Amino acid sequence: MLKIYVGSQNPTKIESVKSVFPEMEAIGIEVESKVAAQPFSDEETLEGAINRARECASHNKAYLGIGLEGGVMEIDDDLYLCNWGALVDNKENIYTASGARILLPEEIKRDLEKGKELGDVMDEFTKKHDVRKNEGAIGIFTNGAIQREEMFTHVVKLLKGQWTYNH
Ligand SMILES: O=P(O)(O)OP(=O)(O)OP(=O)(O)OC[C@H]1O[C@@H](n2cnc3c(O)ncnc32)[C@H](O)[C@@H]1O
Ligand SMILES: [Mg+2]
Repeated sequence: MLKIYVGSQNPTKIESVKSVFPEMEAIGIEVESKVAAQPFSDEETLEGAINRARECASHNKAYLGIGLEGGVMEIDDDLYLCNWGALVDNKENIYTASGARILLPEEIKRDLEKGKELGDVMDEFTKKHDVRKNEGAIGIFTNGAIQREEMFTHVVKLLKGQWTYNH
């Protein structure tokens, strides 16, 4: 089976790749995003996704590398949740796509501006444990309509589609 490396140990990210690439063996590995733990713009979030995908693709036996990165970005005075994905193939072609975005509540924005990470803020806010590995902020603030894994699944479908189009 061809191996696809995913630059994360977060189950929402690994499961999304498994569901879109059932014909490959998806393996989660720890890599560096080389951006802040909490990216604060589209550019920085995308850069993190590409860095993760590149490192995965350079991994021994990797057929494809995928990086998925969560962040936030500002429009005027509003803060939106944003997510980016990158796929790097064994010829070093890079494909990129982003996920759905939602407006974050004012109190979440205030906490992030103090330098906290969204994952920690969400656990405090919901009094739950590991929201980031489960429904995610997107699941909480859409009342479960779209969960983090489904949002990443959409991003990975966009990546696979672009890659197969060019392949
Ligand atoms: O182990 P990794 O792959 O790093 O997974 P992560 O959950 O930390 O996810 P990211 O680094 O991609 O996201 C950057 C930060 O934003 C947080 N985050 C992003 N989207 C989130 C969501 O939907 N729900 C909760 N936290 C989220 C995340 O916990 C981090 O603090
Ligand atoms: Mg992280």
